[in-house]
Amino acid sequence: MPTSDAHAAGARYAIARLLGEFADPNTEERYRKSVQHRIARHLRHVIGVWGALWLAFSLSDLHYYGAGAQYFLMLGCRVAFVGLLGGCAMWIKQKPALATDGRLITAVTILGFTQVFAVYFISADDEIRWLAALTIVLIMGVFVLVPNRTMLAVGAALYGAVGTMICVALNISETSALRMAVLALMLFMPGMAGGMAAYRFDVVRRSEFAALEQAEQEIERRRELELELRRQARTDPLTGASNRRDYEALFAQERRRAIRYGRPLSICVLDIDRFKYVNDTYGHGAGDAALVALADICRVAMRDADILGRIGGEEFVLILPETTVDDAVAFAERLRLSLAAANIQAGAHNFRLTATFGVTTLTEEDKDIADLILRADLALYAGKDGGRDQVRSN
Ligand SMILES: Nc1nc2c(ncn2[C@@H]2O[C@H](COP(=O)(O)OP(=O)(O)OP(=O)(O)O)[C@@H](O)[C@H]2O)c(=O)[nH]1
Repeated sequence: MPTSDAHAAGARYAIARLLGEFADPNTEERYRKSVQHRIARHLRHVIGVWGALWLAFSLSDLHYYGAGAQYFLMLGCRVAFVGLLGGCAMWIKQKPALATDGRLITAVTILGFTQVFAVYFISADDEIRWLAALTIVLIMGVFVLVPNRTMLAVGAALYGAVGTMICVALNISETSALRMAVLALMLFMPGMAGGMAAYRFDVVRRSEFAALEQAEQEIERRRELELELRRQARTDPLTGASNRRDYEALFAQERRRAIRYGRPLSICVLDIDRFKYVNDTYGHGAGDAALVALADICRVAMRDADILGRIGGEEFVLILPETTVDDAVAFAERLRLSLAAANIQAGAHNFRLTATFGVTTLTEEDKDIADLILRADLALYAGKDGGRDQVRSN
């Protein structure tokens, strides 16, 4: 890979240090698209488990608060939240990009923490200790819930940890600085460990994506190069017409088909008239431009199945499958007129060209295209002798 390409690839796949995501928004978008279905499926499963656990905790509510109004209010909140989770899961199923975007599930997670925080204000010391322990588990869960966007997960985990510290400080009756420090340790440890693991995981997954995409691009580049080399090996670089090896092989195929199905096959050779004069008068570059223009005019006139080959110099051959000699003569006549009418432009020069055409058709004795070219050339020479700019057949 040339150095400038390597630099461009480096910039395209650079990972922003803080976020652990691709710095280039297009690359990040392609990456997220490539993983969105897998992550969305995984997230829906996790949401299902979260919902089930959220409901299951109503058992602990029953244990701590008894079957009173408070319990039923909390049960109602839990059911409403599980309904919200179900809605999210369905939305993510419809729009998997929401899963890799991460903002929706982060918002829902923050809402979940907030619901837990509210419970601190109606709880006694015992329940508060139990709630703080629960929050530690929730903080670890955040990194499973918010895959792919480490910084959003860290934000939600911080919200959970700081909120818990505040709720505990406000609601517990007996506390000390040491106890709060221990609680802080217990809350921030899982957040830090989870954040570091998620960050590494995100970066590794993105590096793998970059390596895979670069490998695919390299394969594609080589495939295109190979196609181009094959094309160059088959064509004349100036006019894009088939070279001798290619038109001989293509003719052999057409000949087999024509003989097997008893179909006509003709060829037409054409040679530009007084081409030496064009070169001598306007220069070799103008001569080259004239050859390119001639090939283009042929391509416009011919059918898709016809083959244009460059025999050499200013002589070309057109292989015309499914064409009788009469039709080939009529085709050559049309081509002759188009060429004569065309205004050839080469730099500052404008000039006109004519050509002489020799037409012949396949016979059973013809083994390869050289046999036909020989015959068509005889007709062409007769045309040159007869004053040029005409079609002859043989
Ligand atoms: N510019 C250019 N000229 C070419 C190329 N190949 C052959 N020629 C020139 O084509 C000219 C052919 O000249 P001649 O064979 O005398 O034929 P002519 O001048 O076309 O005369 P007639 O065929 O008798 O009408 C020569 O000047 C070659 O140098 C090419 O690829 N580019």
